[in-house]
Amino acid sequence: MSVHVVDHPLLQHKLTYVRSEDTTTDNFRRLVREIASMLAYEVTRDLSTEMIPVRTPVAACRAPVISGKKLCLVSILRAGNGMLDGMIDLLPGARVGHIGLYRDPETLEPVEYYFKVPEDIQDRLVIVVDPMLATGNSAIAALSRLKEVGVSSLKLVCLLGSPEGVKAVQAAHPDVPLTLAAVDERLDEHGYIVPGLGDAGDRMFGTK
Ligand SMILES: O=P(O)(O)OC[C@H]1O[C@H](OP(=O)(O)OP(=O)(O)O)[C@H](O)[C@@H]1O
Ligand SMILES: O=c1cc[nH]c(=O)[nH]1
Ligand SMILES: [Mg+2]
Repeated sequence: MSVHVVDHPLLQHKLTYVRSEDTTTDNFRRLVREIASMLAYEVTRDLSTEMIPVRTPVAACRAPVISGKKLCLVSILRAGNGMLDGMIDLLPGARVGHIGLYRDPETLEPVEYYFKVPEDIQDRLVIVVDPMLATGNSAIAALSRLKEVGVSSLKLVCLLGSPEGVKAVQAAHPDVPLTLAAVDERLDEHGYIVPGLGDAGDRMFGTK
């Protein structure tokens, strides 16, 4: 599995303010959305194109358009939804699926409470989005669930990962490329990413 950390200075600048505990809910949302657009740009870098005929006001020519499988974004609820709008800004025609997972605070195992994806998802390139890759258990469960319903082309996009989470996803899903903005130092004893940004869902929706 390939791991791509997007080290663009603009993105890293925004990520610093996402991390800061002084960042307000509205700025947190805006920054995550902006970073998600940048990650969407990177994760679609290898999409195939085909040449079509176009007539400009000056001349006829052939120019590229996206070809190949259509896209589907899948958000891991709740926090994944904070990245969806930024991804859709760049990919306005993409279909969207949702997988509801929460992490049991004792076992750190994901519990599924919702699953709704487009009927033709098997025919699409599926990009799974979740800001946090901590133990990796949630992402691994989401990717497994999508494979169970027949999806064969998958990518995973996160904001922050831990070394442990990256390793776990690589081991469980070696076929799924991972794009993220940073891999942090470690997990703490509660399974939180250090230094991380805290609880992404709570910061996104102001629930704590
Ligand atoms: O890699 P893991 O150890 O599985 O942790 C990461 C998961 O934890 C967070 O979700 P959470 O369970 O807090 O749900 P929420 O988005 O509803 O807050 C986050 O958005 C990931 O889905
Ligand atoms: O650091 C973490 C780990 C899991 N979920 C979060 O939202 N943050
Ligand atoms: Mg949470």
